[in-house]
Amino acid sequence: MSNVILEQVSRNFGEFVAVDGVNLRVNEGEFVTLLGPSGCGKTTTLRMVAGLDQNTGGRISIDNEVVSDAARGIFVPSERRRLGMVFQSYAIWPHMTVFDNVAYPLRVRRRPKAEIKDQVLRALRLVEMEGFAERPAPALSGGQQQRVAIARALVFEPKVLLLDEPLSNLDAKLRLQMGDEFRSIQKRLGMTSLYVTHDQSEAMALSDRVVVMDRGSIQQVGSPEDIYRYPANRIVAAFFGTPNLLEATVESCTRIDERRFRLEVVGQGWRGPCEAASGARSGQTVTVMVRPEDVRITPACSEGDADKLTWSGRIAHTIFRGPIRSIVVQTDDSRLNIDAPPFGNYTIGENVTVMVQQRAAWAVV
Ligand SMILES: Nc1ncnc2c1ncn2[C@@H]1O[C@H](COP(=O)(O)OP(=O)(O)OP(=O)(O)O)[C@@H](O)[C@H]1O
Repeated sequence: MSNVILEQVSRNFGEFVAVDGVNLRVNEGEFVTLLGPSGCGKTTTLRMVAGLDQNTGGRISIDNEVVSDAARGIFVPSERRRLGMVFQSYAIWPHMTVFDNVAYPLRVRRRPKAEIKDQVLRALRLVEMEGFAERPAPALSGGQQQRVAIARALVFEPKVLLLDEPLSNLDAKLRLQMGDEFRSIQKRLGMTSLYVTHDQSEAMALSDRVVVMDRGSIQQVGSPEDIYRYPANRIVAAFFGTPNLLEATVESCTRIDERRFRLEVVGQGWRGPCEAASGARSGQTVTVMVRPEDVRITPACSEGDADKLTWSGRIAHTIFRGPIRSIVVQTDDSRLNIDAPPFGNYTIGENVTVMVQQRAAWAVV
């Protein structure tokens, strides 16, 4: 097991900067996910770690050994980086059995026959596919094929596992199940893993840390909980779920602890307290993020209190979604998305008061 370190890593395609000065350290045994919209540079970053593409700037190390350094002209080819890879496009080979698919990386490395058999069966056991060794690969479900691809990546005990949207070909239910299984294999083996996805819920469910990228740059690195709760900027805030993002002006600011400040803010027709990672001066404009699941609806003119942001508005429409009901409340200057219990009594046109606790309202500058 080992670490992966990226220092000022860039990739230019002509004038276009696909990856721009990325600094990242993936610790031994850690599961880190690169997350971001299409074209933000996730795959290019992973391909540079894999040695399938070469960085035009900066340095990449695996297990504390430099594998690529643009300035010094160092480039260790992919096959010598001892990496396991599960890429969406790296499907398993249809003309081979499951056993032969998994054995392939060991045969290429000319390992003895007995060792190959042992290692393949061990890898298949890890993904709970040992009963399928002699099956032709096409006679497997999508999820089983995915497990074979993971077994093939694990079979030569790679230092690091790289995965690019490995679950994207599966249906939603299988994706969830395979993701959970993969995470438990990864934890059991303590493999250092770098994972690429554009699916925020997959990233949150699997990762120790998430790296949010946008237009070639890292926007934030943190635990899934931290990134969801305390986004560093508007881009990160907007990327997770469908938050309410509201413009407001700061009236006052006090420090709560070493991580958080309390801001009193005022918007058009609403006011109250929220929290922020940095201090702000009076009169400054901020964006306040409020997640739909943190908003409460009460009958109109309910007493606001000093620890809540409060709006008055009217129910514009509601959509039943099973576990929740989405409600849109029209206020003076905006429309608030609210996740409410599914079987409450909500009447279109009804005047309501909407409230959010101070700690659930997060301002980004
Ligand atoms: N070989 C190439 N030549 C020119 N531009 C490229 C090349 N490969 C990637 N790019 C560009 O670099 C940017 C980043 O691409 P990349 O594949 O890393 O994005 P991504 O975040 O993985 O997106 P997706 O989720 O759609 O796969 C894109 O704008 C892409 O068009």
